[in-house]
Amino acid sequence: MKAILSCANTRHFIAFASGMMRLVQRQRVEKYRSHSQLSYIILCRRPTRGDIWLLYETGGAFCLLFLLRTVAQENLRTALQYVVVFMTTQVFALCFTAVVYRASPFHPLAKFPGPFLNKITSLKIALTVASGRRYSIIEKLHKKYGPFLRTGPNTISINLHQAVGPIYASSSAWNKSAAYSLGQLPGAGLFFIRDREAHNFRKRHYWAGAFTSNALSDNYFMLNCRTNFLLDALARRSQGLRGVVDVSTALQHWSHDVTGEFIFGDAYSKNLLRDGDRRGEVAVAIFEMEVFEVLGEVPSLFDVLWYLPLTRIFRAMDVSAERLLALRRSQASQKRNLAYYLLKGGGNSIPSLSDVDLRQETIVAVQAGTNGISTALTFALYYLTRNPKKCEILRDELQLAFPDADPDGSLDPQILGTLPYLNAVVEESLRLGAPLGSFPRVTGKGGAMIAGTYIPEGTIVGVPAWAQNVSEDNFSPSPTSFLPERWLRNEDTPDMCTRSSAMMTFSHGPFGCIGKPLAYQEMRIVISKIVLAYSFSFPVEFNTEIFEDGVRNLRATSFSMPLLLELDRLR
Ligand code: HEM
Repeated sequence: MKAILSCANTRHFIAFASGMMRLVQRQRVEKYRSHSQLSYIILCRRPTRGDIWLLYETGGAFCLLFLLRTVAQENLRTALQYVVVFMTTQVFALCFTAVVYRASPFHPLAKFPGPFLNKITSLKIALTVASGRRYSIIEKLHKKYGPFLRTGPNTISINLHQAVGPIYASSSAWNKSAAYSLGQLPGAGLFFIRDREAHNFRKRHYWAGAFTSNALSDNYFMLNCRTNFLLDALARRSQGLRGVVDVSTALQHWSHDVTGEFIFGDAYSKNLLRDGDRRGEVAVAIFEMEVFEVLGEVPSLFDVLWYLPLTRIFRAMDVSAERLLALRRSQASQKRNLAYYLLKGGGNSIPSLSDVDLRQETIVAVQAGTNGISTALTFALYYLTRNPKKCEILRDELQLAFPDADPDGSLDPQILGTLPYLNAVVEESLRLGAPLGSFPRVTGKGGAMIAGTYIPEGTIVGVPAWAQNVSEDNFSPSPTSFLPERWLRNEDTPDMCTRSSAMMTFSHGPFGCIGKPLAYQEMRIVISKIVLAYSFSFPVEFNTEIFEDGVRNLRATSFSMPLLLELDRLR
């Protein structure tokens, strides 16, 4: 301290202090990965709303204790009793005031209808998310309350296609809400950058290269090989089980393998399809997304709960990302996978990503690139099995386009992109195969007008993805039925309404899914290869109602009852 105080030159002192801060920060980041939860709390904490509240309450309690002991001359036991009574009353009074205000006509969102509990506490929507049925609960609530629904004290869900443009798709799309803050994790991946400008910079300079048509062509060979592994795995896994295969699990393994190689190239040497998921990687990835999704509804609670062992799961993926990135770096490979673009950065004037950001980016890619696609593919096969005639139309189209195709050979992606029925099946599977919630954004300064309704500044707003995907206004007739024909514009379908701009599966605009072109490529090749190679049906004991009831979505989708299919090899 003396040394610092005696430092005459203030500029030197500032330089010294900021150098020390950087050093401490670097050490924090390194320590965070190798230490237990407790040392992580001590070493890495960044003050958050939750921390400040705890500090305020503890400080208040000590001040009161001090005053009671010194000014009022109370003995320790009585003083402590007073402190406990006072603090408890104060917390209850705060909660009570908040509840009364939130439910009162003076609240800025008072005019929006919704269930009482949703209006007074975010915990209600967090519980709805935790149930895994948010997608259908919110859809039903909209049917009851109308297009504007208050889902939380400061949150509105808008089930109108007119809201999609202003909130997500326009050049002035709104910033992401605090639901995207990742607890106390250092670094930031694309998905978690809430500010539109910062997000755009990261997307353009580090990610975009990996999703150009050239880059996707470079990856097509890998995609083809990994999909052939899927066909082999389906054949292998069906042996000894009367031809019955757990297709949803096989697709999860396939998506992890494909995405792993898409990100890390040869450094990703795993093969979950062949070896099984011995380390439970699929479950870890799903659980991480689930924790994030539930706690994201109550960000201030996330700040406090972050210190529980529950969130240790976030560090498990970080360690794996670090290992694979180190391996990818040591290979000095020029193969243009995602890690190549992330490591290369945007050019001379653009700084490289820090190690911690790099790890976050690859974790984002694993999370984003695996569950959505395996879910949509599971639904595609489910609906094709439920609708054998439609499956036959598709098979005929594919056999005509590839008369001599060996299922293990490569199917030309250009041709796949032009097949009308295949692409209609893909669109319909993406529409019904994404039981997603909404993607929360925040209204900017001055608020906003949506469909003639004023939304106050700072309100958290979202368009419910599933409700839009199955809305009669957007997709009719029979919005919940699997009708690929609705995507084919011809004289047989004059009465069909198909509003593709309202489909929310990939969201829209600057924060929308960057992996969309890859996802379409994956959907086309996997569906085509399986339909060409196998005929499939449900085993006798399979119950479609139980399957549909068991679909849970907490951003990641899981199936309480896996999709079981009986497969017969055709070619
Ligand atoms: C059928 C499959 C897929 C679906 C349904 C899907 C859906 C979505 C949605 C809805 C978002 C926006 C989420 C939000 O704003 O909260 C998103 C973002 C994202 N997706 Fe996908 N996705 C799929 C496949 C992929 C694939 C294969 C990748 C490849 C790595 C990918 C990478 C990403 C990334 C990086 C983001 C964050 C984009 C950003 O913040 O700018 N996705 N995805």
